[in-house]
Amino acid sequence: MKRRAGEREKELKKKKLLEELGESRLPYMTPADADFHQLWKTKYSKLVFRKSDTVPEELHQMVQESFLTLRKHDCFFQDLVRIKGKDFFTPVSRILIGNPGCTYKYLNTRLFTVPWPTEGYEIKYCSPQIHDACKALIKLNDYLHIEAVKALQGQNLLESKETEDTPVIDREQNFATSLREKGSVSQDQSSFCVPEDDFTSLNSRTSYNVTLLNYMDPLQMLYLKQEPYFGMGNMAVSWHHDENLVERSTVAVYSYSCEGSPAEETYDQKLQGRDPAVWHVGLKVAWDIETPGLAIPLHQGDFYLMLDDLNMTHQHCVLAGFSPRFSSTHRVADCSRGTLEYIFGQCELALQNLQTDSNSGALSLKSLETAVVKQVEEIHNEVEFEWLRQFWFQGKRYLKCTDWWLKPMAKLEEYWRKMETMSSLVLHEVRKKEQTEEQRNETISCFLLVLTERQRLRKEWTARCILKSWHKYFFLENCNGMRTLVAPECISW
Ligand SMILES: O=C(O)CCC(=O)C(=O)O
Ligand SMILES: [Fe+2]
Repeated sequence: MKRRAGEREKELKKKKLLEELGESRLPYMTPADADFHQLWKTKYSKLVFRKSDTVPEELHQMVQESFLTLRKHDCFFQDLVRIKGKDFFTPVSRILIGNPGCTYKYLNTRLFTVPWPTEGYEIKYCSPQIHDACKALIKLNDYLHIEAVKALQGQNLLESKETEDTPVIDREQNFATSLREKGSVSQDQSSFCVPEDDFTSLNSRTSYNVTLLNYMDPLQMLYLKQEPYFGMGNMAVSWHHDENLVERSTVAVYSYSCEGSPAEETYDQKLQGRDPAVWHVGLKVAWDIETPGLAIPLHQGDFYLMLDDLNMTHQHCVLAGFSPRFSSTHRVADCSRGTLEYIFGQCELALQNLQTDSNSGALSLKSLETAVVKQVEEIHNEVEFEWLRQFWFQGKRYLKCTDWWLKPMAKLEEYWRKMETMSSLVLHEVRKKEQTEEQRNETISCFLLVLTERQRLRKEWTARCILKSWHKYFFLENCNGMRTLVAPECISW
């Protein structure tokens, strides 16, 4: 409730600002402005940008090929996300690639990783090309991890102090060795020094466990939202903070726009504002209308890093250019409640309250204590709404790349079925007269609370499913997985 009130307040503030702005717009800067670098240095210093020529050519080739492969295999999908109780399709199409069993939740949508090749895991890919694509992205991930470490060091953004008793040279070697052991650093990237006790902090904030890939072809979009505060033009992704990340972790973004000839040459630099043909990342300080915004052009193969708390203090958006564009956004997802290992653990915990009579085979509950019932029913909701419905709502999209999730999902469904039995057993048990009136009332009221929430969420998911099938009715999918609006009469039955 508190969160809802906070969100409402923010919404009102936003509405008021837009009303006050009317036709006018807040100022923002691009590299064409004299004070652009000064503004960047003073107000956006934790945004680090690297031009494509700093990245090894073979890595560019590998990664760009992997984008094209994934597009060719129709692996990108628009998500039906839920913002402030309403459902929207994202203009960009996405795919999540990362550690096996890891998920990333954004805007009430849990995405499941297409696993990248990982030692100790047997992963069957639908084709060797998809395997190669995932392999290229883990290579990019390793590269960006090292670049983030270097950038954090360069800005002295490490938390702890140096330890005095370890000679610098030892510490340097330890760090480089531990990175190399992880197979994530090439020789030319390893010549930097970090005190050993900073290693954990550094590593936990730069060890990306997922990359969320984005793709959009602006020509296929009938309508793109206009950037509302600064007049920066077409937006592919609206202003936001990235969510579900480990606190103060870095986000690294590799950008690949399929430009023909350099687009900026046709742009009249005397014109105000950013070049609409070129993709940009837009930045602004959150809840600040004094500091001008920033629009940074992104050309083929450039990358940028959002270091430390930049993602909390600032918001970013993606401004569309004219050509199709991919990006790979590497993140340290907070998966404390988002891994397969976690949810299996939860289910096993819940099922500890179920016992089978060795003679009759009859099922019963071990305990009817309110706290136990509550915990089991909450896990029941968690596995149903955070995992099973999330997964199946996205249809069979994951099968485009791998069948990796099918087995664990079947297992989760089996657990869920047992929990359905457990819910009916609670009702069965409270009908018996073995408990005192007071005990019974306590169990029932707590049970009812979780059950009411289950009912509400089931209704919400049913509505989402209807909306999704409606979308299928009005929109047709083209070969790139992008959907195009068609009049209902164009659909042949
Ligand atoms: O594509 C980009 O440059 C950034 C995309 C982004 O902000 C996101 O996916 O959260
Ligand atoms: Fe973002």
